[in-house]
Amino acid sequence: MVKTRKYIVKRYFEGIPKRDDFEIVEYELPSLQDGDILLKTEWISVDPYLRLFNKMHPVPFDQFSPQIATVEESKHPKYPVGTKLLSNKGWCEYSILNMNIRDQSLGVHRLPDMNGLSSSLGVGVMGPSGVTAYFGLLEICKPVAGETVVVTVAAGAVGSIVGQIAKIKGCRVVGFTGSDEKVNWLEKELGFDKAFNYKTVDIEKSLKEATPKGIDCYFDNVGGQISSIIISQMNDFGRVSICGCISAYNEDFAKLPKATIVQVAVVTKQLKIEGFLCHRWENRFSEAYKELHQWIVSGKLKVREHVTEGFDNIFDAFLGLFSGENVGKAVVKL
Ligand SMILES: NC(=O)C1=CN([C@@H]2O[C@H](COP(=O)(O)OP(=O)(O)OC[C@H]3O[C@@H](n4cnc5c(N)ncnc54)[C@H](OP(=O)(O)O)[C@@H]3O)[C@@H](O)[C@H]2O)C=CC1
Ligand SMILES: CCCCCC(=O)/C=C/[C@@H]1[C@@H](C/C=C\CCCC(=O)O)[C@@H](O)C[C@H]1O
Repeated sequence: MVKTRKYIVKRYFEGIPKRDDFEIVEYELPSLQDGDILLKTEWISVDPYLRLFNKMHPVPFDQFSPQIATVEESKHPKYPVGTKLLSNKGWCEYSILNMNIRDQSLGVHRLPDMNGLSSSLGVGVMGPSGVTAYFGLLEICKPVAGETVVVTVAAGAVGSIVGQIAKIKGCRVVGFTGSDEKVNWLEKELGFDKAFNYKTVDIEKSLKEATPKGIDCYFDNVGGQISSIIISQMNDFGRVSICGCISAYNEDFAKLPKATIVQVAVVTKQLKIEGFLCHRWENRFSEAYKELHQWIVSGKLKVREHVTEGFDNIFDAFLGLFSGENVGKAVVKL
């Protein structure tokens, strides 16, 4: 018998998530049946959308999230001991999956070929964050060399990859982020042409100065007023990829401030604005992983992880997303 622990959401989040919205339960897993595999979790991803989609399930529910686990015991011939899987099994130490019953909501996938890279990247650049940045930028913004690309939440898991891909494609890249340390990292290490701390600068003025030829592409991770300012400064036929709006996830949507009208800019400049979920390109993920991997090994794409250690600290790692603690992809090592 294997003893395990998992996080259960026992109360819906109101405002900033609280530790006692969760309960950690310890229990014994049953013995394996035909088709079952026993997974030992190695890496857990904490993601902003866990906050947003908290009310999708009736409470109590097991906290879902992407995680990487290794098969420790197997009663399925195609998943021998040692196989590494990405799934949505979430915040738990061990789990059992029956591989004869394909539960689509669990999103079980073998890790792409990591060729020597850490398996933790399977929840980051070689996983959901990577394909979000890759397809969200290249398929929606379609940046062309010489164009100017702006990205918000630029030092985060997705934003830091978006900015670097735009540089690889020959664009001028401007990023907004929440600390001077992150600004420094973006400019000095990742090669952004300009980065700003949105908490301390005059956004409208800084943006105008940093984008003398205007803005052609905007990759929006944050929503809110900063996005309205950026959209208002775009060039004719600019493209906006709406990836998320983390600035609103802890807010009561009914009480958000009224938004600045962007329609004037959208119509007069004939902008294209499109939202997306990364699964749209699921049948092309391998294409992205191949190119992202090449960029990493050739040194064109730098990857940073913000690693928290230990099962007991998963909640803190999650909360850190909303206070800007992470630089790069936030992961928890079990
Ligand atoms: N459409 C899709 O398929 C997907 C969308 N997403 C979306 O992409 C965005 C980025 O996600 P991801 O890269 O994983 O997460 P991040 O690694 O970027 O983590 C969160 C970061 O967001 C910033 N942040 C937190 N709260 C606020 C706030 N109130 N205002 C402004 N910035 C804030 C902080 O950085 P800072 O210090 O800069 O403030 C923080 O470090 C999110 O909106 C997410 O929902 C992610 C994956 C898939
Ligand atoms: C305004 C919403 C922005 C959310 C962006 C985001 O972070 C998306 C992340 C997805 C995530 C979505 C999970 C469930 C969505 C269900 C919505 C629905 O179908 O009603 C996960 O799938 C990985 C990221 O693509």
